[in-house]
Amino acid sequence: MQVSQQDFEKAKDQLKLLKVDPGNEVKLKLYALFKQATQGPCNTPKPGMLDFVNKAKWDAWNSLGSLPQESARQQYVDLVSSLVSSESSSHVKENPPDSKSGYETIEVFTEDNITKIVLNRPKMKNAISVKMYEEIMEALEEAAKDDSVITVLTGSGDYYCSGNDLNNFANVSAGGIKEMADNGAKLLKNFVKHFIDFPKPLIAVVNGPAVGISVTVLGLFDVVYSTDRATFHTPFSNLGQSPEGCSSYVFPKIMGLAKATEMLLFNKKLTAAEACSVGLVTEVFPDKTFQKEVRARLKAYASLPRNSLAISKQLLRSIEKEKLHEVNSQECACLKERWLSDECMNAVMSFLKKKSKL
Ligand SMILES: CCCCCCCCCCC/C=C/C(=O)SCCNC(=O)CCNC(=O)[C@H](O)C(C)(C)COP(=O)(O)OP(=O)(O)OC[C@H]1O[C@@H](n2cnc3c(N)ncnc32)[C@H](O)[C@@H]1OP(=O)(O)O
Repeated sequence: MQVSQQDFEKAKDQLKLLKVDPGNEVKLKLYALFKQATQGPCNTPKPGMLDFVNKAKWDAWNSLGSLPQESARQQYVDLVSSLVSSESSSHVKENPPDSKSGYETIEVFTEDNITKIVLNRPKMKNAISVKMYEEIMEALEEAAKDDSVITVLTGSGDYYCSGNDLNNFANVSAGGIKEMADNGAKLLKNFVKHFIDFPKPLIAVVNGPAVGISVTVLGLFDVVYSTDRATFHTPFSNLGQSPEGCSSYVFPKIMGLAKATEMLLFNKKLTAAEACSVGLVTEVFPDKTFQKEVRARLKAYASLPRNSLAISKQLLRSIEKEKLHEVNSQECACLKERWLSDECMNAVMSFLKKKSKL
């Protein structure tokens, strides 16, 4: 049976209502099918090498060859329909109704004087999208003001966090790559500022592997508990980037210059035991008993007097604050330049290309 124009228009509208980002690969496929359905085979000039987003789109459309418009329409409608049904069946798991404040990418609970912020994009290994950066900042602001005594950050699923969502670099704004780099640097500076200034004890419960910015900001936490299954990886050079999260200052202070260099320049991935021995992690627990043992610790800490803890944290941290803000500014300025470099663009393009099998 032929798909009608009405079905096609309906699929277009349904797509706009999806709450979960279907990922780069699917978005490229949808783009290609839409173009093929509405304009026929790709006949526009191929974009330049550095215009990697438009080039990926062009490649996707071009790969459909001479697929008839009617078949493209049918495939577009089928793909949207499968996305809609998979979202409605996974919706309960991804965003349960008792989630505190209707966040999309995180969940926030307060119980027993503990505010727990859970990174909640398990299918993407909790990669931090722009939306997630914004929601984490909002949740930290709320946690700073609420009645809780301590705040906890953890991940859902098998990963703690896979760092910056590299798709953040795929959506180049109308202002182009330079504007994206400016906006990215502002976002990053503000994100890290929230950790530097957080007024209550902040505890990371590292439930699995951690990558990139989720590792660097650990130096700004007060306590870091980790499962023995976790690893700690900051592959900045592999990505043509440079350290952030104040790690260029805090890591050498914690672990000494040589160990920091192995991590931040040479991409050395640490086991949980190694991260503990260099002082990045406070204590490691067997994966089997991790949640139970950590819960008991957190409950005990959260029963201590709130103001005393906050004041003591201030005393421990205030001497360094100004320096940390300065380091944060410098790191972001440096990254802004890195994001415009061929080294970085090629590395990100290579990751996104591998994802998109089109
Ligand atoms: C407005 C301006 C916007 C700019 C915003 C800038 C914001 C500031 C940036 C701050 C600087 C931060 C730096 C970093 O964090 S560097 C580290 C970046 N992270 C990575 O390089 C990790 C990339 N991912 C991987 O290497 C692997 O996915 C991983 C080892 C983490 C897991 O491998 P595994 O084989 O177990 O699982 P999959 O690869 O199959 O993963 C499942 C799906 O999730 C996708 N995924 C995972 N991590 C990321 C990521 N970081 N970015 C994008 N996508 C990610 C993965 O591709 C799979 O997707 P598909 O199922 O669609 O294939």
